[in-house]
Amino acid sequence: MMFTDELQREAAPIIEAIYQDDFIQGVIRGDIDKKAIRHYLKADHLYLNEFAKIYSLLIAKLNDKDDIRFLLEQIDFVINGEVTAHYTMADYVGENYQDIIAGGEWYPASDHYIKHMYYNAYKYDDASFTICAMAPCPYVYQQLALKIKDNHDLTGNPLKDWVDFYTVNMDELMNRLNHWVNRFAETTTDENREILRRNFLESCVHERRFFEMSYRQEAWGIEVMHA
Ligand SMILES: Cc1ncc(CN)c(N)n1
Repeated sequence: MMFTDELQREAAPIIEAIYQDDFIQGVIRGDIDKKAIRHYLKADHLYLNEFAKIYSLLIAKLNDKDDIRFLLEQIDFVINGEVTAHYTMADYVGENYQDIIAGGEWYPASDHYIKHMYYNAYKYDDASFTICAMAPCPYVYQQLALKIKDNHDLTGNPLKDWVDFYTVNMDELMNRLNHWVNRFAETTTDENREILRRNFLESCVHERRFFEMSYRQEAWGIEVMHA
């Protein structure tokens, strides 16, 4: 069994818990509170910006041109492609997307998640540590979307396109990320493998907390000062 197969097996109960939580169940029913979706969009557009920037930090750690080209494509996908999924949600809310995301912040759970990725990007030379912290981003959404598709017919559901978005185009990305991590895991120490494992599983928990944060519209409760 490859190292990333073990990680994915360990992540399965966390993904099942996310699936059962209020946010995804509300998406499945197609009646989730619009305020939860608004909060999600406010947080997620900032999260994706940082995600793209962290990819750019990884480019500096890679040498192979093909690997670099792949990360450049991923940056484009995160910045220009994934906004399509956000537009589906904005339509559901019934407001202009730019109006929704204005004034968003790194709310508590997303703040913790973003800093988890940055910490690994700055602490370790090898990209695998950061990749393990980032991989749950595509992986958890792909698994949730496939699970929803397997169990529900979303015809007529206003959030169907959001789910559909994450059922496609994720395999190549996951294969590439898994390949990088497995190559490093084969030759590194047990101690490093444990860090990789924690990074991956902690980010799966971060994914859960991000949805929970959105559902409950958690914020810092600190007034924003404008200059
Ligand atoms: C927090 C979060 N995690 C994952 C995804 C899917 N790329 C996302 N848009 N936002």
